[in-house]
Amino acid sequence: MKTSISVEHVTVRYGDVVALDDASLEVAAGRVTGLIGMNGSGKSTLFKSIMGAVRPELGSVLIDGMAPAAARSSGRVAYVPQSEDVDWAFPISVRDVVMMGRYGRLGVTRRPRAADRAAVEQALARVELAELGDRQIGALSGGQKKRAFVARCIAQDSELLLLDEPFAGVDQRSEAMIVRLLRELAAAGRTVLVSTHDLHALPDLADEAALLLRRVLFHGSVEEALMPERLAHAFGLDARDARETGETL
Ligand SMILES: Nc1ncnc2c1ncn2[C@@H]1O[C@H](COP(=O)(O)OP(=O)(O)OP(=O)(O)O)[C@@H](O)[C@H]1O
Repeated sequence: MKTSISVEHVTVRYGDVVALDDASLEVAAGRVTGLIGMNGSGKSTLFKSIMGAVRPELGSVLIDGMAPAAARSSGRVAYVPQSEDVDWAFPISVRDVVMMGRYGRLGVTRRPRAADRAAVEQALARVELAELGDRQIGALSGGQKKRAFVARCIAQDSELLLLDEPFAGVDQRSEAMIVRLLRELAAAGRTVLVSTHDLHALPDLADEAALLLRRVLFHGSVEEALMPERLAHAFGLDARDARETGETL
């Protein structure tokens, strides 16, 4: 199987806090991989390492053999941020957010061409937001906001998609739509890495799962990842609590 992201023995520290400690993960193309871990387990830091936004103190990250910054500037990496990391008051329309996915392709004039506009309209249609394209991004529901960012990824047409907690504050219909789109993108050969607390969504969403607690404790089938003993270890619970966590999350 083709490996798309290779995280090798990565350690990231913020001052005294060790966010990742010798984390290693191989993420395959053509599959959806779920990244599971409790608050503060290092999921966002792992994404930032893959995007080249934080530099590991030790270890390395390669994307199709390229350094993260180079992969990102070549447009290979699309990212759906956590909602907290977005300035929803920014005066930008939904359509223009999706057009941002095309920026890497626009020439020096930065002027969208017909093909860029068509890609944006197609992406909006795929997430069923065609009618809301003119709306300010902050004037959407939680689920619609996420769908707008997924549309930005679709418009970007990148090999690699990273989604940080795409289901937080999202209605069921939007969640089901995002799951379906991610599976379609993986089936078309894209690499999809999704962090989520939503263990219930995992069997439908992901082909495989990795459990993170500063390092990758387990990476394999979703079924095995959801075994109570494994969840207990990752979430710092005893196995019975972990079973309940799996049932209630
Ligand atoms: N900029 C920062 N400065 C200092 N510490 C940080 C910084 N960013 C993250 N941390 C710390 O690093 C650890 C890992 O954080 P990270 O955001 O990667 O976890 P996470 O798994 O994404 O958490 P959550 O599920 O709550 O989003 C946490 O202890 C966090 O407090």
